[in-house]
Amino acid sequence: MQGLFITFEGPEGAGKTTIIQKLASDLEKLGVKVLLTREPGGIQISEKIRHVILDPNNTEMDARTEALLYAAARRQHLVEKVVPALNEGTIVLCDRFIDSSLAYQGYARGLGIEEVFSINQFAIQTLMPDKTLYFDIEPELGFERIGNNEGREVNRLDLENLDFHYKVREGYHILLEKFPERMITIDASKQMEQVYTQTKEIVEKLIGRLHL
Ligand SMILES: Nc1ncnc2c1ncn2[C@@H]1O[C@H](COP(=O)(O)OP(=O)(O)OP(=O)(O)O)[C@@H](O)[C@H]1O
Ligand SMILES: Cc1cn([C@H]2C[C@H](O)[C@@H](COP(=O)(O)O)O2)c(=O)[nH]c1=O
Repeated sequence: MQGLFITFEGPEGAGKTTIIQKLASDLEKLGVKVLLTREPGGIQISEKIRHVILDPNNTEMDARTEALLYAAARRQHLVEKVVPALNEGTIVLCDRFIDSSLAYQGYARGLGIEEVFSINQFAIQTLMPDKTLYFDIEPELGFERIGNNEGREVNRLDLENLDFHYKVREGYHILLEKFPERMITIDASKQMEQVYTQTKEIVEKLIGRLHL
């Protein structure tokens, strides 16, 4: 049986990573076969590309180079990790995917959502997520949360100004209108427990449908 490909998106500090780590662990306890992974990264080659893209010292990186590197990391991660897991019937929970490229590089960087979608089509062929949970948050609140998390490394994208991060959020809102069937919004400004409960309910329903 084919698994389910669920992606988690949102601006910086929305809480995606925290929530999906707990979700993966709780689903595993219920006996669900789960793969928790992330973009850019998830496998050795893509983690190396991540390091290049997110290194705060790489201040000269061209926007198209950035978009192509994300797409390259995505391609390798899909082929090496995501597709084999889906073919084994695994529930794949992925921290960011193509919508990050559309919101960050396509909209906020100004390369164009359609243009960035088109280079990503080369990378992903036809493999889009079954569902995408979008964690919506005001950038200021996201950064306030990040500021409280001392262990988190500061990456090159974090260093963009607040206007850029507002554009990222606006970009996601455009994507919600473009992909209403696939994308669901979660109000990530709420308390962690509430955000978690809502996320878990949605994911359990999706898994339930798969096993009908
Ligand atoms: N609902 C919440 N309320 C308050 N704090 C939260 C909430 N969710 C997560 N946090 C805290 O906010 C910080 C950022 O969370 P997390 O790293 O999960 O966000 P993220 O969406 O993965 O961010 P990024 O994409 O920028 O890495 C963490 O310190 C986490 O404990
Ligand atoms: C996949 C992807 C990511 N980004 C940006 C978004 C974040 O600023 C970083 C990833 O860091 P995180 O702590 O793991 O969230 O990269 C992007 O701009 N485009 C993409 O396709």
